[in-house]
Amino acid sequence: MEYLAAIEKSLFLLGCAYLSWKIIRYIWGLAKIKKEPIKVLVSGAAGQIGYALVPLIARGAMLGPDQPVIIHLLDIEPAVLSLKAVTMELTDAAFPLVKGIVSTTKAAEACKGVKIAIMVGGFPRKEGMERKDVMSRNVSIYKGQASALKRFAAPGCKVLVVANPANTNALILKHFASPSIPEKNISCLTRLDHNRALGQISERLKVHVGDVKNVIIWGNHSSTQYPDANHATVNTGKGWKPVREVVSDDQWLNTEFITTVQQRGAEIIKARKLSSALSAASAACDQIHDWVLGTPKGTWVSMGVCSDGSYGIPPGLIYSFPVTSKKGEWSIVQGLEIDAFSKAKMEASAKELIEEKELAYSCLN
Ligand SMILES: NC(=O)c1ccc[n+]([C@@H]2O[C@H](COP(=O)([O-])OP(=O)(O)OC[C@H]3O[C@@H](n4cnc5c(N)ncnc54)[C@H](O)[C@@H]3O)[C@@H](O)[C@H]2O)c1
Ligand SMILES: O=C(O)C[C@H](O)C(=O)O
Repeated sequence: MEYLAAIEKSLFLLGCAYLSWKIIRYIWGLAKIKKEPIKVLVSGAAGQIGYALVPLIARGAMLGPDQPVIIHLLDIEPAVLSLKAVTMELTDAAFPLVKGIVSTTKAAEACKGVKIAIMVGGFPRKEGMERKDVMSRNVSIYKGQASALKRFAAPGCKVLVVANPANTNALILKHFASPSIPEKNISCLTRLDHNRALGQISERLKVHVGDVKNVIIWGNHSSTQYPDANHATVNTGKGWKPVREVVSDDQWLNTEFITTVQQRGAEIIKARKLSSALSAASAACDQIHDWVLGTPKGTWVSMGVCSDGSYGIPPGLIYSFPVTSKKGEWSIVQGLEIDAFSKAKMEASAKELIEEKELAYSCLN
């Protein structure tokens, strides 16, 4: 009898456990369904970065695999047919996370209610052109789009400027979108340079790129940027070791590594006759992903953000720093030791940004 009662009790407990598991799964399912779609704007959506970026957002690479999105696509009238084609393809791809598409040539309509704005629209650098050549065309675009974001974006909208000159476009946007969009919510893309630096070190050491971390891109997204491996570490299989120690070639780290990363954009333009798109789109996803969802413990990334004077960089400039992010808020990594070599390179890039700023404002007058 006792034996039968024990079996009965076990079956009852098993039944309870099964039922609880079913209830938990049901509630989890409901919670997943309940995630509200986030409106994400891509300006310059008919261009080549736009074409690579939109499917990444639609697949959840930017905001997570369970985050529905409504994608706002903006481009200009001359690109309207290409914009229509992107819109049709986005529909045809039947992405489960895409809950709506807004496709327009009107900035006000495109910015309406957006929580994330990826500003890719602009005039790209062509072979043989210096970045300053594209300055005047782009800063006036960014002044206009700042006003549209200021008036129509959702409160707390995070803006990532990709279009070049990225730091200075972001600076102009910061000025004209203030105070509705606080400076904390505006960044420019230097994650591409960061990823390029990781890639160079991983190739050199013949390790997977995921086993290298904490490089830094200081300064401008231009050839004066300073890719810094002084604080970077590599997973050797027996723990994380300083990259400088493992590479054991200061000459390479102080010369070829830096120039390769600085010149990578120009090198790609030379090879493709077009600027980078696949890697730029992927980096834009990475930057928003880590900003919104947080950086992994013990890891920082590079982001062009408004300087608060850290490391002696003039406050107010949009300058690339090492940052960590938590709950959607980035902060500059403090207390890193900076040697004289690094300091000189960081200052040179800040000087270029000051010159760009003056040029940009003179173009607007
Ligand atoms: N920060 C980085 O790491 C990085 C990397 C690669 C490229 N870029 C820059 O990104 C930008 C886009 O590059 P791309 O290769 O996609 O160029 P692209 O010419 O293929 O696309 C740009 C798109 O912007 C559109 N556009 C122009 N003015 C606009 C406006 N006022 N509003 C909305 N859209 C507008 C164009 O019609 C075009 O469709 C360029 O400025 C390029 O230099 C930056
Ligand atoms: O330098 C450019 O104009 C291209 C782009 O910014 C890149 O880094 O690939």
